[in-house]
Amino acid sequence: MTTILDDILKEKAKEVQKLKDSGAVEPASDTTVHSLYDSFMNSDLLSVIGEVKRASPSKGDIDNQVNPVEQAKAYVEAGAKAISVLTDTPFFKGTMDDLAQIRKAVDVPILCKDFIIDPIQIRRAKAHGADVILLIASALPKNELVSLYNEARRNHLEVLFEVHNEDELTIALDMDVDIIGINNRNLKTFDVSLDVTETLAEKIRAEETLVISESGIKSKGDAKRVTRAGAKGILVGETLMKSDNIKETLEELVVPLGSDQG
Ligand SMILES: O=C(O)c1ccccc1NCC(=O)[C@H](O)[C@H](O)COP(=O)(O)O
Repeated sequence: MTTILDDILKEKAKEVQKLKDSGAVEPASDTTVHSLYDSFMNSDLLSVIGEVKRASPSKGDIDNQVNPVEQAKAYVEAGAKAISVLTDTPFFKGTMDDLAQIRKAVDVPILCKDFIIDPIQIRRAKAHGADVILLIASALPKNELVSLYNEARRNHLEVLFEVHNEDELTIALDMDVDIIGINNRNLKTFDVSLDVTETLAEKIRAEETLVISESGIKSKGDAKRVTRAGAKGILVGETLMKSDNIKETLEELVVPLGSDQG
């Protein structure tokens, strides 16, 4: 049975071919780096990555009318330490232009949230102002993940290496990646459970590896739960996109690390 991830990857292969045929990606001239790793590892509070997410395969339209720049600025003003921009168009209704516009408006690390399968997408992300790219362990064989990881690092980009189960975590640990995203959402079934962070985070050496819990985080209780499990950061999309008061919602999520208070 094909899954939505298979469908997304099939579309990505077409997109990559078009990009190569167009010869459109220029080398990035700006070498400024905003380090997500340094920022999050040096904080005593849980760091939030606020995600600009118009739509998703699991939820359909979330906010089609959003102004991505205003949304990102509101996140940063409310205390987000980084921004994630969904740049995939067919399934998430995002664009690379969203990323470029947001880059001009905020001074925090920006994650290009896309389905990377080819080095040309890495160079495009860099050229549009990204500091971090996503690599999804379940999307590619290990040798391709290693090669894309090295390509990103050569382009002075950090990598959020996303895992959802123990086999994928083993790959991340073998590769000695700096930033592991534990996705609470199963990309095949769309089931979401914070148990995933609790199960996997304890197997990661948190002193040197930054752990980010992704998806399904809605409340202060959720934030405290993944913090106790070892996450130093959270990636939050839908909850912030649907919030009527971004400041209040985001402030609730910024709980102290290493304590049960907050
Ligand atoms: O969100 C989806 O439906 C989805 C489906 C297939 C692949 C990826 C998907 N989401 C990407 C993400 O990782 C989330 O946008 C991100 O973790 C934030 O999740 P949430 O806070 O639950 O919106």
